[in-house]
Amino acid sequence: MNIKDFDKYKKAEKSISVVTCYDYWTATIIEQSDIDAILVGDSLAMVVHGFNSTLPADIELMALHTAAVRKGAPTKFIIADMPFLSHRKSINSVLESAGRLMKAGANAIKIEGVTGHEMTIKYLVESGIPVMGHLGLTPQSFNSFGGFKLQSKTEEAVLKLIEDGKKLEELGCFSIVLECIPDSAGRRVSQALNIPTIGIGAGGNTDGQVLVLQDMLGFNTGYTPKFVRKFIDGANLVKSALNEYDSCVKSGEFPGEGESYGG
Ligand SMILES: Nc1nc(=O)c2c([nH]1)NC[C@@H]1CN(c3ccc(C(=O)N[C@@H](CCC(=O)O)C(=O)O)cc3)CN21
Ligand SMILES: CC(C)C(=O)C(=O)O
Ligand SMILES: [Mg+2]
Repeated sequence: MNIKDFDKYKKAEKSISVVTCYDYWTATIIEQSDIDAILVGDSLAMVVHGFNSTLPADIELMALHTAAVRKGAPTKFIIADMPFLSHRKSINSVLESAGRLMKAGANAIKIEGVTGHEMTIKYLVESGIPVMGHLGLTPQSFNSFGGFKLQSKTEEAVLKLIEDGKKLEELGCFSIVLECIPDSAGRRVSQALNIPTIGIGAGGNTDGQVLVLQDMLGFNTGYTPKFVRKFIDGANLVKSALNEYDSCVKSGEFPGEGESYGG
């Protein structure tokens, strides 16, 4: 899909499927799938690098992983996360950072929140950089939220969420991620906006869904949020293959004739 398809899908009431991806070999598999778009999320700090929040991700890391994903998925629409604080600096610095992600192969960048960086979003959009918004649970603010908590639980908070969504639409965002909010809040924001919403833990009435790839493939053996569905039991499949390899090595069954050069 390309950026124009986001609007088309919403008008046609066709759901948009997004997964995260951080590396080359995984990207080659997604490239061959029906998935609509890829998010190089700053969740890679947690999922790939083992940190307990997304804050350690910086622009260097995001650009490196974005380049790897682009090489593996040459035709997919790729969105790259602007890491913690990178969009809260001088406009020159923000342009430099966003430019690095675009040059690494992103088609768009994603920025958490809106208050205080309205003009930054507008300037990026005017500079030819498509911007995706991100509201609800914005993990870069987990210290302010007191953890990865469900957001928009009161009517007042839902009204603020709708207002922020409209603001992002006016500033020129082409789509917005809604994370970890009640179903009704996800539905109401999606109905109030013309641009498509992509939900993660935002119920079934957003215009699309995004999941962390390792969560939906069952490779996350730690804590997984309630909104995750494991479409395969990846960790156990890989564990079985590893144990089979181990046993074949130890029994001498591997390598066989066809896996050796003879002579
Ligand atoms: N592997 C992974 N998957 C993700 O979806 C993800 C990350 N990492 N890292 C960045 C953020 C953090 N995310 C999270 C993490 C935890 C919850 C969580 O524990 N949610 C509670 C809600 C508790 C409440 O306030 O009621 C839950 O029970 O699901 C939600 C989103 C989503 N993102
Ligand atoms: C969870 C998604 C929306 C994200 O921002 C990430 O993976 O970093
Ligand atoms: Mg993120």
